[in-house]
Amino acid sequence: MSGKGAPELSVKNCGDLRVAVVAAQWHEKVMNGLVDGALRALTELGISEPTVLRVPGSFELPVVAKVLADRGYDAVVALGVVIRGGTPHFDYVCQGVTEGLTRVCVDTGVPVGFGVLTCDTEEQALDRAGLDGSSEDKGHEAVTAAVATAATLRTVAEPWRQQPGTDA
Ligand SMILES: Nc1c(NC[C@H](O)[C@H](O)[C@H](O)CO)[nH]c(=O)[nH]c1=O
Ligand SMILES: CC(=O)[C@@H](O)COP(=O)(O)O
Repeated sequence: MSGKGAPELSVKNCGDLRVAVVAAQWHEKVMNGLVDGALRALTELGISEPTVLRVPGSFELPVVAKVLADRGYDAVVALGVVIRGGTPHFDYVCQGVTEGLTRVCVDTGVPVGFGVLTCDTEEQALDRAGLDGSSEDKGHEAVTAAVATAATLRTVAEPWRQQPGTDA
């Protein structure tokens, strides 16, 4: 139990969850770090056969996430890297992918891990890619968040899966 009787957020016993990763192609070095971090998290969580798909760019992430959610996956993880250029295009790509992925998770009830970096420079992106020397591992973080949310939702769908010691 943690704080005022609330159940703990748990990622225990998640190996049977069906998880899919959809990853954009832009900015290969950063993307390789995000995908590796995501796969590392999936292995740590005992999710043995994740589905991993690629799309051209981050703007294409929502449509594949929607289809995966509709196909019955328990969680979807979207990975991308958007780096500002010389025009407002950055803003529209970021807006489109963010609003699109938000619509997917809210409309379908399937958690979508937001592993899309929106950076002003490549250096900022590399620092969040889980590479040697990176400060953060946003791919690993996105998987963990999506799987933990799926695990939480499963307790609602199947109340007998409540954490031991919590009220039903
Ligand atoms: N500039 C970046 C893009 N742009 C491409 C779009 O995501 C999309 O594929 C295109 O507009 C065709 O529909 N994508 C990224 O992932 N990262 C970028 O920095
Ligand atoms: C995020 C983008 O689409 C960006 O990389 C494109 O660069 P530009 O705005 O110079 O066309």
